Amino acid sequence: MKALMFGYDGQVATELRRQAKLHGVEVEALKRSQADLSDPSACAAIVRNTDADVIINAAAYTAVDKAEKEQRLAQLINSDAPGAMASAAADRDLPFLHISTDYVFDGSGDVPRTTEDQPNPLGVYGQTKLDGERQVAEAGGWHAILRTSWVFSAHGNNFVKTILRLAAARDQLAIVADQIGGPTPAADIAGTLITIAMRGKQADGGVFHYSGAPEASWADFARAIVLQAGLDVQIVDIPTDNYPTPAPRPLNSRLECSRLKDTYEILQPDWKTSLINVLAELKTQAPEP
Ligand SMILES: NC(=O)C1=CN([C@@H]2O[C@H](COP(=O)(O)OP(=O)(O)OC[C@H]3O[C@@H](n4cnc5c(N)ncnc54)[C@H](OP(=O)(O)O)[C@@H]3O)[C@@H](O)[C@H]2O)C=CC1
Ligand SMILES: Cc1cn([C@H]2C[C@H](O)[C@@H](COP(=O)(O)OP(=O)(O)O[C@H]3O[C@@H](C)C(=O)[C@@H](O)[C@H]3O)O2)c(=O)[nH]c1=O
Ligand SMILES: [Mg+2]
Repeated sequence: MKALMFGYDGQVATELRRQAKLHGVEVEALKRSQADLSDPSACAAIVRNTDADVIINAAAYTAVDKAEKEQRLAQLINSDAPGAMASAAADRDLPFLHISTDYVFDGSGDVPRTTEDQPNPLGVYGQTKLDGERQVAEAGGWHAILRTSWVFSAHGNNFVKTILRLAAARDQLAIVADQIGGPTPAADIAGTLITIAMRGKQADGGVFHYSGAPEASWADFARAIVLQAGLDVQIVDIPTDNYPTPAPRPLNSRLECSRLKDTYEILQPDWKTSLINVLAELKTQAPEP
């Protein structure tokens, strides 16, 4: 089986390239220089001409705060390009796999959000991701939209790397403790996408939730990171109000993941185990320039 993937160096794209071989899946991964999602019709043309059996979109505009000032660009990359790619995939009868986010929800309540719950994004990133979901669904072909949260890995930008960087320079970090969610290893997202791709149209598509367990606050996550990394840094719990950001984040980022289990027998990954692996991998990397 061959997959055409948009995205090359991102967290999920990197893990997917690594794992595909083990599953006998050939992946043609497109860098930004080969497929720029700010040009939706060019991306659709690539899908129209592909010899792949499945399309995976692992590229996105993920700078949550910056998106508040770059709404048009975020809309092109997160909404219009996936919509155009999914339309072309539908015309070719190719399954289209897409990734979305907990930030489509407004964070109200304190129980995990189901795939039936009504999204209501708080910021531009979440709005553009939700519009991308809508456009992918309305394209009318077989699709799977995997909503995940708080992605981490040894590659790209993520909270683990942010905390390690800050911890190197300080002995105390103030981290929000009232936003609760599920840190999710990029490696497990990649594995899940490969499983979905391999089942293809035999299984039900639609929206699925997938996040790591157990639930944690960002402060809990930061504490686990410094503890596992053996750093002597104190994590101080603060309320969201004490950490103002251009884009508001949801307080309740919990995702209810049973639909993925019922459809694909995929369980929520244990983020604490993966954190150990990611920290070990980071240690082996050469320091970034
Ligand atoms: N990161 C997270 O915490 C979460 C992510 N998600 C979703 O998961 C998916 C994967 O995210 P993740 O792997 O973390 O993302 P990253 O931010 O690690 O990577 C994003 C990728 O998209 C590429 N990209 C950005 N703009 C363009 C463009 N104009 N044209 C082509 N490629 C572009 C980047 O390329 P380049 O390297 O050239 O910049 C990069 O490879 C996304 O859909 C995201 O919304 C969902 C929940 C949480
Ligand atoms: C660096 C830092 C962050 N924080 C808070 C801010 C925020 O509420 C939380 C996480 O910060 P970040 O900005 O790293 O996370 P953020 O970029 O909002 O992460 C999100 O990215 C997008 C792409 C998603 O889809 C989401 O699932 C989620 O992973 O931690 C602190 O409280 N103290 C700090 O020193
Ligand atoms: Mg970020």
